[in-house]
Amino acid sequence: MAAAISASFFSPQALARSRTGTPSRGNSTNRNSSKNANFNRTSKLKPQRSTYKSPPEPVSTSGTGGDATTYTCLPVREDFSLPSFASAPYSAAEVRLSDLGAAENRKESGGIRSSSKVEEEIEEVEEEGAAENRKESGGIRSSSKVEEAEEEEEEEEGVDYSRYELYEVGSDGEEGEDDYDCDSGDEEEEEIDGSDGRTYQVLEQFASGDGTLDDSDAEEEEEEGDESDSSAGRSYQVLEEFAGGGGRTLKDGFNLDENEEEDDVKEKGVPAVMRCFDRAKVFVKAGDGGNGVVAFRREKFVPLGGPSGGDGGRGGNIYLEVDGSMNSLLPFRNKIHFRAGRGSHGQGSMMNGAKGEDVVVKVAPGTVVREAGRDEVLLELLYPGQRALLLPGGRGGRGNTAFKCGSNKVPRIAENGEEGTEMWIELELKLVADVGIVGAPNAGKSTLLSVVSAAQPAIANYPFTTLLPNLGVVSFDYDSTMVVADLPGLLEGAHRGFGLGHEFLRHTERCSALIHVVDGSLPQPDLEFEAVRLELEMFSPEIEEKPFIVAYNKMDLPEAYENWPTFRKQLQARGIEPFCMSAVTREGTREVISAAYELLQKNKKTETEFEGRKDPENLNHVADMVRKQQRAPINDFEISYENESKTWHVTGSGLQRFVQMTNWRYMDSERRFQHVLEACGVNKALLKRGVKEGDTVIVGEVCTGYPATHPIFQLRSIELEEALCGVGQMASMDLNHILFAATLLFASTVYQQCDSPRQCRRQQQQQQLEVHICRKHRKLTTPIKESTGDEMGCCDCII
Ligand SMILES: Nc1nc2c(ncn2[C@@H]2O[C@H](COP(=O)(O)OP(=O)(O)OP(=O)(O)O)[C@@H](O)[C@H]2O)c(=O)[nH]1
Ligand SMILES: [Mg+2]
Repeated sequence: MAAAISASFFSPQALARSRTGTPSRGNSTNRNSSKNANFNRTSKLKPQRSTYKSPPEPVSTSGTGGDATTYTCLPVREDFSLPSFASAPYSAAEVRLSDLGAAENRKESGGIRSSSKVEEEIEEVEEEGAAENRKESGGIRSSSKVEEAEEEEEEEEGVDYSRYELYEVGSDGEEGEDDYDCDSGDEEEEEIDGSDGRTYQVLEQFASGDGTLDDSDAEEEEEEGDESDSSAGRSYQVLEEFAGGGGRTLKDGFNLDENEEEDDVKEKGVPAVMRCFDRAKVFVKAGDGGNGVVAFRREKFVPLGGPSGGDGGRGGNIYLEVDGSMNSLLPFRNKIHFRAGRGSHGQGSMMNGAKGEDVVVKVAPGTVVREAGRDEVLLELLYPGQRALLLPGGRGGRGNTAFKCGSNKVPRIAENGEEGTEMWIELELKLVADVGIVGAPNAGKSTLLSVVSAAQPAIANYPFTTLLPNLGVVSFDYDSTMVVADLPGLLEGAHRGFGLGHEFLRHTERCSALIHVVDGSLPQPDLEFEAVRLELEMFSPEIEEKPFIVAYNKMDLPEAYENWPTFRKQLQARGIEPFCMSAVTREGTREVISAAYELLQKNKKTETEFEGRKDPENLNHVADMVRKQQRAPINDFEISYENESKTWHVTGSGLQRFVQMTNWRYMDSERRFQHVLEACGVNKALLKRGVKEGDTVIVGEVCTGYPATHPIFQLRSIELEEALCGVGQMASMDLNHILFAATLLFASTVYQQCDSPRQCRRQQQQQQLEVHICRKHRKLTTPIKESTGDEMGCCDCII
């Protein structure tokens, strides 16, 4: 990346700038001081070079922390041009000695204090009589122990680890880090030998204020490392803990193998705040329906009041709504799970349950919604106030009142509520701006936005000041306004992932026009212009084709002034009429922005097409799709067979839903289940496919995550034999029928629906069903004693 940055047409001074904190829109307090200083210098604007005269050193000092910041172990990174990258992974490497109240230690080179300083500190600790802070065994190490450790550490070459205690990574399971490959197999102690390839962990702990050292985790442990890992070079891990006060724990690991370090950095990638600015992955779940209940009316003088169980309430819906006040998806860093409320269960006296609470997920204007892992766009939410029903809540289960019919006036059956649909969705924000400002880093894009609108983006004299896009509204008069987006700078190779620009280039997709700002103070501004155009083209030809105007900036500087005629001629030769301006003095900015507005007006047509989408688009089509899926017919199923386990899987969303809504606590449910299987043709289909004795039939969706979660009916040979003996007297039943009847009736195990493995175990219920043959109805059935007294009857005997 550093190689790409050092392309000749970027200001070398600007590139030499060191990291200075993480700039962001909201957090500019520290930067402002330096920013303002720069700005003031440049704002005098007699042709001068003051802006570039004093490139800050790319050293270990931090702009925000004064001169007291020192890197303890890590060499200073050279890709200083990406302040945000630098700050996130390496902030942990910084030790602010000023925080420790040890200002005298700042002067020490390499950032690590000498043993004498440690001794002084320890002496101070002892003098302060911080005995209560030093726990003899578990907590605080004694000074003698510290000294021993120091002696050993001094033997380590190159780095002074006088303040650390060493132990091998992996010796303590709690402290072990996955990043460090150290297969310590043997527990035997041996001396630390810095020359071998083993990995050590260096632990440093400070207590706040009094500097008490905690010994609890710092016991020296040495284990024999795996020699095979030594080729990777030694790894050290520094754990520095500042107890008390802020309770900040700094943790840093570094590996002497440079390649591994680079890999590590790559893995960390873009800082979360930037990643989450315009992308989010969110889990949404519609509310489950409430369960129906079995209840009977019992009143004085009404002995047989009949069924009165109410239905469960419908589950809450999930809505997506555009919130005009949001301009990023950052709020989803705090919360990504959205679950609508479940419907209440039904109650007696025919009381239906209440509906579950709806959940409205607010998104920024311009958010595109996809199902996770799929490219297909589900929704595009562009305008404030738009609301889309994403997932409808599950239907409430019916109570026993709903099952009352002429043939069954006393139904002892009720349904479970339907489960609400759940899904992971990916949100992507494409800012809805009319004009996008693009250009190389440090060209003056943010400065332009700040002078033409009320926006106050961070402005500073180093590349990648802008890490996240900024929006500003430019008002010409009451009727004519336009939204302008200032985007992070583009580097050569941005389309391949260099710099930051490509991360946010998609925000220009919705812009109708672009302003290309060129830094005129560079030696060859035309090359910069070409490079950025090329990047736009490489990223997306559509963006490259957008109408644009070129704004040649920094005309107040002599070199820019000198280069302007050449640049202008070159562009005119290509049919482009560039504008020149000085964003700082505001000269020419009005022309630039007016030209952009005119360009916008010309492209009104495109906007009108956009408008077309505003109104009649049905934003509830996702919910309609879900509903359609839920209403899938029950006789639409598939049968598959696993040879190894001799298992038949009957799958289908209608059937699955039916299984899920069956409440297995009621005996009538089983009967109904069997009837439904017969009616929807599962039985016939299974027989046709050749279901055999001993096979297992799983009805419902195949559960991949957990052990069996659906009703399983297994044929057992003994039971079947018994059944066959009994059925022998029933001449009208053919053997296949008996076989399959046995499949369903000799249910040996019923697993209920479950959401998690734990619940699954809890809910496992074994139901041993006895087999009985009803002579009257010539049926295999479960015994039902109550209806027929001592004699066994079948379900039809009840009616
Ligand atoms: N002399 C002079 N300096 C300018 C002008 N416009 C911007 N600058 C300076 O150039 C430096 C960079 O300005 P920014 O507006 O932060 O540049 P940018 O393109 O937004 O940079 P990134 O956000 O890092 O991509 C600042 O120090 C500005 O003060 C100008 O017209 N003349
Ligand atoms: Mg900027």
